[in-house]
Amino acid sequence: MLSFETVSQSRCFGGTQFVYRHVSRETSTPMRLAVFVPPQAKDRKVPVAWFLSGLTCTEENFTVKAGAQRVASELGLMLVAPDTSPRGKSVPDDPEGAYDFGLGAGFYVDALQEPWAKNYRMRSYIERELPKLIAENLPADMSRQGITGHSMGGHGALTIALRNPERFKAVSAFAPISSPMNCPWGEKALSNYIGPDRSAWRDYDACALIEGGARLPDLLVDQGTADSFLESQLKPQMLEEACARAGQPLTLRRQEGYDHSYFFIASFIEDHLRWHAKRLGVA
Ligand SMILES: N[C@@H](CCC(=O)N[C@@H](CS)C(=O)NCC(=O)O)C(=O)O
Repeated sequence: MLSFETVSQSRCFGGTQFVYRHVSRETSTPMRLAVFVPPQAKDRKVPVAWFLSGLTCTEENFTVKAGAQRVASELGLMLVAPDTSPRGKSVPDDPEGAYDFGLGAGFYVDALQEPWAKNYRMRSYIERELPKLIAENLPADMSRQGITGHSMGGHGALTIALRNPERFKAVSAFAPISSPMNCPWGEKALSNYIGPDRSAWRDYDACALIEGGARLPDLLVDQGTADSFLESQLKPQMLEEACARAGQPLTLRRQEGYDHSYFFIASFIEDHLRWHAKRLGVA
């Protein structure tokens, strides 16, 4: 059995905040992830809330900035925050070192193009490899999982859930990239990782998946109105229109004056965790 190596562990709200490292078969690299194990896990397996982070992030940003542990401890939720890309000297990066592609910008896809295809396998990492490792190594009730994320990670949460509706009982997002096929961040990532055939991009676009018939019981999305990426990259109206056309239930909350930062996430993470807990059968 492959196992996690503990990088650090700290007592937090009666539970424990861990950082783990393990060797990933999918990315062919060591990977780090942060896991908060709530106090309830002493007695029983606990439901799991995944948080997928955005561009430039590691497992650390959410863990140290969102302030999610207090509510997760109260609700008995395990929080899993993976890294956003493979890393290491042998892993190719954006040729110009740009922040929006390559390291810190895996976009939760399985790359098909060289030189990315060997390591950039974040879709299979999150969909297959990591859940298996979590189930084997931690007191997690894998029959009760929810997923959320921010920006690129919001796109990741929505698309992974839409492709795997049986796995997730609760889905939400903070300022997600609504349609990577229709914004500069997404077009750059998908053309490089997947290639020029835009029909192959649809699996990685929440709006296209909904248009193609994918459905979830409901969705919660928060979006700050003072987010500097709102018009150019995130385009929540595209998700709103796709959901309305398809009859996909969506609660989209435009949060007045909030920007794209973790101050926005910290302000609404409690609402999201309570949304998840309710759907994961937490009393
Ligand atoms: N201002 C950033 C743009 C990237 C960005 O805003 N990243 C968001 C996710 S898309 C984030 O969470 N950044 C890390 C943080 O705020 O801790 C940069 O130019 O590096």
